[in-house]
Amino acid sequence: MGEILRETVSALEKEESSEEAQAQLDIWKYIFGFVEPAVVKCAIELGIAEAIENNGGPMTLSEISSTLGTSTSHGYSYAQTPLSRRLMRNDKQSMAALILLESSPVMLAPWHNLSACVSVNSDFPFENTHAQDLWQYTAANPDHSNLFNDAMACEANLTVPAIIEGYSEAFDGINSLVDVGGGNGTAMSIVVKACSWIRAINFDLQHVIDKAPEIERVEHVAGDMFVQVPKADAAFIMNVLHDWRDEECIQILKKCRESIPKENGRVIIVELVIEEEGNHDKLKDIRLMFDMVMMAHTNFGKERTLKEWDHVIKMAGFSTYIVKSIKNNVNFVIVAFP
Ligand SMILES: C[S@@+](CC[C@H](N)C(=O)[O-])C[C@H]1O[C@@H](n2cnc3c(N)ncnc32)[C@H](O)[C@@H]1O
Repeated sequence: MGEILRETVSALEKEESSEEAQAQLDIWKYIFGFVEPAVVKCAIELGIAEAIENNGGPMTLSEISSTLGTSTSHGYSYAQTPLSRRLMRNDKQSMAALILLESSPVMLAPWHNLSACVSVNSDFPFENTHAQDLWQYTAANPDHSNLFNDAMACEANLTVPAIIEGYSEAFDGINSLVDVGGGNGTAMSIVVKACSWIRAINFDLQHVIDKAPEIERVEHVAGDMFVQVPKADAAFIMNVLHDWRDEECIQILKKCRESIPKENGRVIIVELVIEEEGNHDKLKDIRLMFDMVMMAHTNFGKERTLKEWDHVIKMAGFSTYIVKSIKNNVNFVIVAFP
């Protein structure tokens, strides 16, 4: 009896001490959690992945440093990998601008005010930090606006080809398509290349349209989606609704519905869907992080569960909708019909 008791106590002690050790390890990760993104940002700024790509094969550290004009020397060789390729600024799979945006002082500063937004007198971390909301700030700061639009273009480059590959039916029977809050027009440039019969409108705020590059078969139109959306056979709206609260989403979706034909019209919504219990994939944690990002960077934005999407879509007057996941992508496609 005495033996069993002693063994149970020591097993408990072991469990407690391993929990203690794990806790300490976790805290160290919180303390230095910023180091990895900071080092990756540094690698992008130095252009390490571009140097290896231009070399056409693996490089030793001293070769890299002499190419980049930095000082260091070791014997290892470094080759391009799927990860490092995503750190090049001009690759189709590039995620560099997303890293540069999220690690920029402008986007990091509001995180220091995160607790304010959940306190009793809830406050907005971004607006509190910069005295303007994100859209006012980008309108007034062209450099940050360019960084923001480049980052959004990265996401469009990852997501839109995956939609075309996995769910091209979304674009069936459409001759004209308006991208609402389309940024610099990257999404529509991909759509018109893949679907040569489609004529596209890229619709966004004046300061964004002013800087958008010319794209064949894409017309840039400036305006306010809360007032009016240009007419087309279908509307496309990607990563825009998550910036707004339900009432605003309903208002935007109503404007989209008014811009498309009642018969055969559709709104193609590309957004995250937060999985409810028991329906998790490997991107679940990333989607939850996006929800936190919305908290830090927008006043009322949030990621939504399917139940929450159902509410805003129905309140905006749509009769039915279809939801499709996109392979290896954080986003989903929700096609809503009037
Ligand atoms: C998160 S970005 C998404 C950009 C693009 N759809 C993408 O996914 O790459 C949101 C976009 O909404 C635009 N936007 C914000 N308020 C708007 C308004 N009132 N009318 C039109 N566009 C607006 C912003 O300028 C920005 O380009």
